[in-house]
Amino acid sequence: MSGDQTGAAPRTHHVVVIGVSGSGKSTIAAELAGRLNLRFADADDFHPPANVAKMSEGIPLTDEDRLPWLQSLATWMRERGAAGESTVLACSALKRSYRDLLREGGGQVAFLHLDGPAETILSRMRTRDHFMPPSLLESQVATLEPLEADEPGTALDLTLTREEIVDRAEDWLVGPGGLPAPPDRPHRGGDPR
Ligand SMILES: Nc1ncnc2c1ncn2[C@@H]1O[C@H](COP(=O)(O)OP(=O)(O)OP(=O)(O)O)[C@@H](O)[C@H]1O
Ligand SMILES: O=C(O)[C@H](O)[C@@H](O)[C@H](O)[C@H](O)CO
Repeated sequence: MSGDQTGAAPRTHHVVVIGVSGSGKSTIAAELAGRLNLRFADADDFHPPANVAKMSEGIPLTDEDRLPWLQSLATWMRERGAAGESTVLACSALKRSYRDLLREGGGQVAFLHLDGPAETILSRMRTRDHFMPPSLLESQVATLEPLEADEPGTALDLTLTREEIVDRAEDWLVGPGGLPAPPDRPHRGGDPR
């Protein structure tokens, strides 16, 4: 294996499960990381207390609020990559510019967007215990910029069961359109989508 241009360890993979609050990122990313035996992190745990306080009060974050948080996530990805570790990160990454910043961490990055109707998300948000109030869903949806054609990744239907979503995520990741296979896990090839 040869090194890449970023200084990160070669062929590390970073799967970033993205979407609005309540779309299922933490749930799906943790299950996927367990299944693929990759290191998991939840971007919620990287927010400075001021950001959490703001969201708890029902105030949407600004680009300025999010910048240091995104930088700390890119650093985490870079450090894991440099240690030869692949990762699964649950992170809203609502805008293209946020995702571009995360990709600066190096390695092979793929975004899995949990996408679906706001009504489903809202009903899930209302029944969980979390600092993020359901009232912020509207601003999350307004801020969201879906994956563009030149971004590495795919959208997944959040209305499916957890198992179905993780199955589809795994199929995409190891299939021909997904990430290059790591040396110890060859592509299955020819998987039905
Ligand atoms: N596929 C699913 N089917 C049914 N319920 C789900 C599914 N995925 C997640 N949930 C539930 O929906 C709620 C929201 O999920 P979760 O907290 O993982 O979302 P999130 O995107 O990480 O939210 P946030 O960004 O606000 O932390 C949780 O109660 C979770 O158990
Ligand atoms: O960019 C943002 O507005 C934030 O990251 C939110 O998306 C929350 O962190 C999360 O979704 C709530 O738990």
